[in-house]
Amino acid sequence: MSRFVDRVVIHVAAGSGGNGCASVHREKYKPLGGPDGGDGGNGGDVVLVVDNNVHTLLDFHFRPHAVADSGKQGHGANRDGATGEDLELTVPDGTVVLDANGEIVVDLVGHGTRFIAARGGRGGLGNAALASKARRAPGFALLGEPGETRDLVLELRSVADAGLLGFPSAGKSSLISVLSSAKPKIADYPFTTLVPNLGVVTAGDSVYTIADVPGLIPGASQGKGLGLDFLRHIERCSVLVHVIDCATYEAGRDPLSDIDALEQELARYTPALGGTLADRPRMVVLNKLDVPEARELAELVRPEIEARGLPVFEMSTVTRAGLREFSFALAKVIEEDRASKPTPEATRIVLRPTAVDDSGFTVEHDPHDDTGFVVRGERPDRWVRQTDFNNTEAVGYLADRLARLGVEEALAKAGAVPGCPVTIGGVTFDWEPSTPAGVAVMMHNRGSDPRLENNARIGATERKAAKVARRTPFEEMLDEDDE
Ligand SMILES: Nc1nc2c(ncn2[C@@H]2O[C@H](COP(=O)(O)OP(=O)(O)OP(=O)(O)O)[C@@H](O)[C@H]2O)c(=O)[nH]1
Ligand SMILES: [Mg+2]
Repeated sequence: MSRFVDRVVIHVAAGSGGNGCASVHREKYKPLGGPDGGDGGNGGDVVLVVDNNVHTLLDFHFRPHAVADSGKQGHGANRDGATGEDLELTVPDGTVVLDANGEIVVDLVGHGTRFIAARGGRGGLGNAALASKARRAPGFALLGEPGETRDLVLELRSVADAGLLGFPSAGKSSLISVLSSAKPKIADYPFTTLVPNLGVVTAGDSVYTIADVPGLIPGASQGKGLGLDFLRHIERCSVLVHVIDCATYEAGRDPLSDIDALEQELARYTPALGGTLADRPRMVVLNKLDVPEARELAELVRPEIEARGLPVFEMSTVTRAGLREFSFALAKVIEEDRASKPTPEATRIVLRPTAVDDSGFTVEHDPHDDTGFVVRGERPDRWVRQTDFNNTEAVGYLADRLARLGVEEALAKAGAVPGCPVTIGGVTFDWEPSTPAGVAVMMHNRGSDPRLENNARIGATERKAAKVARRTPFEEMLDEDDE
């Protein structure tokens, strides 16, 4: 038996960004060629893509770990590192993505719909990109950021217009097999169908899909039989069809009590996609009417079912009597439902919602340390991740960035004193303010090379003239790039 897997837990890890490169251009007779370290490449994303040719989540069951390529590091001579390739994972239409807490992250419907499950880390800037007028020869580069990692649950909720419900052996699979070209397993023992079957039905100009789910028995909501798990496959159905076995010899079963029992189980099911199953239009198929006793029973109960407002269809999947009438009636209800809903977009491109505003930060007292402070914010966190703490220049650059954002000022206002521990992005520093609080932050000449500025005995005007004369394309570039 082919295995059908409709719920898996996957672990996705996007690629990390490559580190930027710190390098100085070398050329004969040009000892100070300027910084030429390239940027690191961005890490690849892990992307889920809906593919109509994929029908189960089985692959993920065997390979639950998905890791995208990392970006390569930058090199000298302004060569940027290669970008890590995105990893595309194909999923069936109707895959619902949930986070580790069971909250729905996104519902993937429509061939080609894409969802970035984990975003690749950004590559670090090389020292060429970090150069500015005030910092002409940075002796450091930024680190690439780690890629996102997430645990996600994928659940398949089949996309079908109509769902067939009924007791085991009522003839649901038989019905789908005569309505469509689907060839499900049919047998006279209960729970023949263990996994939902989908079929495509053509009735006149109308084309719709129909899902046959495992048999439902009283107590399914408490886990009896196959339980209610598979009902997720009818959550999207706009019509629910009760398939009733009128030829059963089982004690205590008759069409009316069967309908009641099925309705009771449906009422106990809470669709994860929201809404309820109660408001879906219902139809009743009285099946196996080729059996004479079944026909008599059907005649008997038909008025009562109709009195409940349910349309009744008499059927025999063996002789195919009643088949055409039912398939056209079902088409009519489905078409009406489609007309009442906004036309679904064929392909929706779903992207992960990004943070609305990443510019802010907060300063709080450290709950674990009376004298300490914690700074939280998207940008400060990122800057810390990008910093190579073995490089004092890189640490100085971080301090400048934080000061410019106003972190120093905010710390001073919050009562931080020099030397107190400050935690940002999981790293704790001894706070050494580089500026007195409240004073506008000036750019520091970090990363400047003393030889570039050895101009002590030259006056300002001479210096300017000399500079214009010496102007190289490299410096022009820096001027444009100035922060
Ligand atoms: N006489 C008669 N037998 C039928 C008819 N439809 C189905 N059957 C028989 O009923 C039995 C069960 O049919 P299935 O289609 O497997 O029933 P099911 O509802 O899918 O059953 P589960 O998958 O176990 O829930 C089979 O032996 C079929 O041949 C019918 O119209 N007339
Ligand atoms: Mg079946």
